[in-house]
Amino acid sequence: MTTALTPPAGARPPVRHPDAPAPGEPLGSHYEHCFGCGGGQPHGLHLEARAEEGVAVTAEFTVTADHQGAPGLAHGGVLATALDETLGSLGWLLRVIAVTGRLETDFVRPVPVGTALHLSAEVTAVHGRKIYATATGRTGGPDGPVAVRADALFIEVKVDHFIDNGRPKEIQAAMADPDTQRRARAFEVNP
Ligand SMILES: CCCCCCCCCCCCCC(=O)SCCNC(=O)CCNC(=O)[C@H](O)C(C)(C)COP(=O)(O)OP(=O)(O)OC[C@H]1O[C@@H](n2cnc3c(N)ncnc32)[C@H](O)[C@@H]1OP(=O)(O)O
Repeated sequence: MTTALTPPAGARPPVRHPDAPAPGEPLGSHYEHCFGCGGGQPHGLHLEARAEEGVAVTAEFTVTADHQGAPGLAHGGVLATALDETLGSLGWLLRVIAVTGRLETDFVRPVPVGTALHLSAEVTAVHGRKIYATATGRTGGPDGPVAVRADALFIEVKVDHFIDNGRPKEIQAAMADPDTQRRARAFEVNP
């Protein structure tokens, strides 16, 4: 792990927001067209995450033929995306919006097409706007061998990060999303 991913002195343990979804509750998708979790992406990962105890989540996604790098094997970037998406969903338990600043990934075993990847992620520390987190992806079940793992640094941002930088067409459509849960995850995050 690089020094940038080691929580500094003064970092604190994460605090689960009182309104965080209960353990076992599905988190749903934060955006219909998200490549990681959106139902509106035909070739996306359709990753489904749920809250766990503490500031932790679990998630699954099944590697399809659309996700190949080498013949019959998942592309490493797709596996990194699955880790990134799972880690990104931790923000909903803290009730902050955060984006990935750094993602350090270990690819431990090849992952064949057809594999269900069982992911788990947790926040390990928070320091100001910096959120330190770690994730693993296992094959063959939640207790199976580790195929991929990652350490990450997320940076808390305000909703302006998206409004100022995103293409207006998609921003406006997301703000008008009739799915109140999804709108809340994107735009109405409590301090
Ligand atoms: C519209 C829909 C909304 C959807 C909402 C849900 C979104 C969920 C999406 C889920 C999808 C999955 C998730 C995704 O894929 S999120 C998509 C991928 N990520 C991005 O696009 C982020 C692009 N980067 C940025 O916008 C900026 O660089 C950010 C905002 C990250 C920081 O720029 P900002 O100007 O704000 O802050 P700062 O520069 O003062 O830095 C602050 C502190 O952080 C430290 N630092 C910063 N970067 C790094 C780094 N790389 N390594 C190590 N450290 C780093 C820095 O040293 C400083 O530390 P300190 O000096 O205080 O100690």
